[in-house]
Amino acid sequence: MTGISFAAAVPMLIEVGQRLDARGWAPATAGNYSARLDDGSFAVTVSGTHKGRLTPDGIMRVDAAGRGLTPGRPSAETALHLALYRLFPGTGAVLHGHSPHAVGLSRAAGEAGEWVFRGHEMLKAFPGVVSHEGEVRLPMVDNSQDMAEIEAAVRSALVEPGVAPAYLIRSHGLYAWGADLDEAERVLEATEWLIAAELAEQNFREALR
Ligand SMILES: CSCCC(=O)C(=O)COP(=O)(O)O
Ligand SMILES: [Zn+2]
Repeated sequence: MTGISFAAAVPMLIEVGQRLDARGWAPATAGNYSARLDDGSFAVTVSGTHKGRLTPDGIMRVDAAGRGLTPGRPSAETALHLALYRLFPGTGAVLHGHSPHAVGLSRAAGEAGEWVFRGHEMLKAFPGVVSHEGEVRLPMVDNSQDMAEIEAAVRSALVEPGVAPAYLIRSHGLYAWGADLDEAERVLEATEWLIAAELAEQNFREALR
């Protein structure tokens, strides 16, 4: 069993929240974060907290079924985090943000089931990608207040070849994960950068038309 101690996870999750909030990806109380712990449980943010202003009380432990092991109400999206740990046992951390760019793309793309990034050097920020010559697919799924519905709708897309360790919930936000918090943050940041770059490209094309 890999993972970090709860004592180590708490300051790391607080700091990641401050960084993501500074980027505008954690407005109001949006977003949630988790990390796999060394005893088989998970650290997760408490529901309704401002993720840019987390204190140790804003992070709690849950078991693999999402039951609280320390005081607090776990994130309303805890089930989505736990589903990713189950599906990808090498996952050590999951981050969820609500950036305007990611949500804007998810709405502009209509009912599309994915967005495909092609030809960007930034693709190499994703684990295992060694060249810009190729594509990385970002699954997109409809939002729901039923986490089981979201999870069931996205699960098969996540295990297809060439898919990013990330997915977009329409009109809601972006999930990204990695072997540890650093990798999850890199995946989130790279995905946000790719979305912003493609929006900039589209704006330039229209301006130059
Ligand atoms: C204003 S954010 C609405 C809920 C949400 O999508 C989110 O990411 C935060 O929920 P949590 O229960 O983790 O605080
Ligand atoms: Zn959310």
